[in-house]
Parts: sequence; structure tokens; C-alpha cells
Amino acid sequence: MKRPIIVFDLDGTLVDTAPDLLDSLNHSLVAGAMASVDYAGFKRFVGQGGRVMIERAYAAQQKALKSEELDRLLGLFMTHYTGNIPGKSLPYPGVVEAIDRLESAGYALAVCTNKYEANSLALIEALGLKRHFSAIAGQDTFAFRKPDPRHLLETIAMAGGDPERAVMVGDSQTDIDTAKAAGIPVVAVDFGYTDRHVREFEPSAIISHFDELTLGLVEKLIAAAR
Ligand SMILES: O=C(O)COP(=O)(O)O
Ligand SMILES: [Mg+2]
Repeated sequence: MKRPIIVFDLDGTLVDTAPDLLDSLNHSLVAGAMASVDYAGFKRFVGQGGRVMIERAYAAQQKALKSEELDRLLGLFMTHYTGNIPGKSLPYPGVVEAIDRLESAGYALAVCTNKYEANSLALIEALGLKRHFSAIAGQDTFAFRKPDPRHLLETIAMAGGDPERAVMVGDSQTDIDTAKAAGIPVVAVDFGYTDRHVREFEPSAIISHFDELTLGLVEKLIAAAR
């Protein structure tokens, strides 16, 4: 029997990875003779993985970027980021308790992220959370990635979850658009990485702390979606 499932985004939702992503982004930008970026810039550039983050930083500084140079800088970013895992990254307050609560109630848990799969696995493992997740799918796990709804639907399938009893939890427009396109209710956290408030993207619900991700809320969202 397929299980009800909660699918989490990773960066900015389950784990506050900003300090490490920002350090690695700036490490690669400085190597490309670019100005480094601050947290506000980072929040605009993150969301589609390292390659797009570097491309967006160049575009914001109106600098041309050849594809070989992008490959080189992405390599530097990846080596720096991967070698530093878990760095300063920590789960957001209440994540561990929410995981326990949902698991005890019979929900399968999964991660659907635009981070690379290897980095996602290494980070979740280093934080001691891997055993809780039935599937961890990154941007390179399938041939498509968020906002393509198949990334979410295939993650649910990989985890043995029931798409009719599924909820996505995310921090960005990408997550909200993905879930809506998949016909799955979506809870937005309002503390993640987006330069516009998540309410503008009209998620099914908004929470400001994982304590608010109650069984009552997910049951209500699943019932309303059927
Ligand atoms: O690292 C990124 O760019 C995005 O990662 P996320 O999908 O887990 O938010
Ligand atoms: Mg995110």
C-alpha cells in the first residue's frame, strides 16, 4: 500500500545552507574576478542549483560569461562546497520534531531539491537525518527538475508515496509552482530564500516555524485537495 507522504525542499526549507552556499558562491566569483555578493543577492540567485546561481550573479553584474568559464567556476564552487559539508548549515528550528511527528503518524518523507543529488545526500547524512527519508532526489536525479512537476511526482513514486495523499513543503516560487503543476497542496515556509514574500505565489498555507506543520494542517490540506 502506498503511504501518505510529505516532500520537502532542502535549501532554505529543511536546512539553512545560506552561509555555506554564499561562501562557495563568492569563492567562485572571486576566482572569476567578480565582485562578491551579499545575502540579499544570494536570495535572488539561488533556487536552480550552482550553475544557474553563478550565471545569475554574472547577469546581475552585467558581465559576459563564456560556457568554458562557467564550467570552470562551477567546478570551483562544487569543490569548495562539497569539501565543506555540512559547514555551518543546520536544520531550521523544529525540523527534527516535525519529522518525528509526521513519521510517527505513518507519513513517508522525501526530499525534492534543485541541489545536486550527491551534495544533498552528503548534507542530509552529515546532519544525521538520512534514515528518515525514503527518497532524496536532486536536480540531476531525473532528466527534469523543479519547476517541472515530474521532479516532484517521480520523487513521490521513488519513495513509495501516494500522490493523492501528498503535501510539498518549500520556500520558493519554484517549489510552489512545481506543486501546483503536480496538483499537490503546498505549504510555504516564510523564512527561506526568496526575494519576494511567498504569499505572492499563493501557496496552500504559510508557516513561520516547523511547529506549525501539524498533523491537523497536513490532513486538512490533503482532504481539501481530493
Ligand atoms: O540549491 C539551490 O539552488 C536550490 O535548492 P533547493 O531546491 O533545495 O531550494
Ligand atoms: Mg529552497
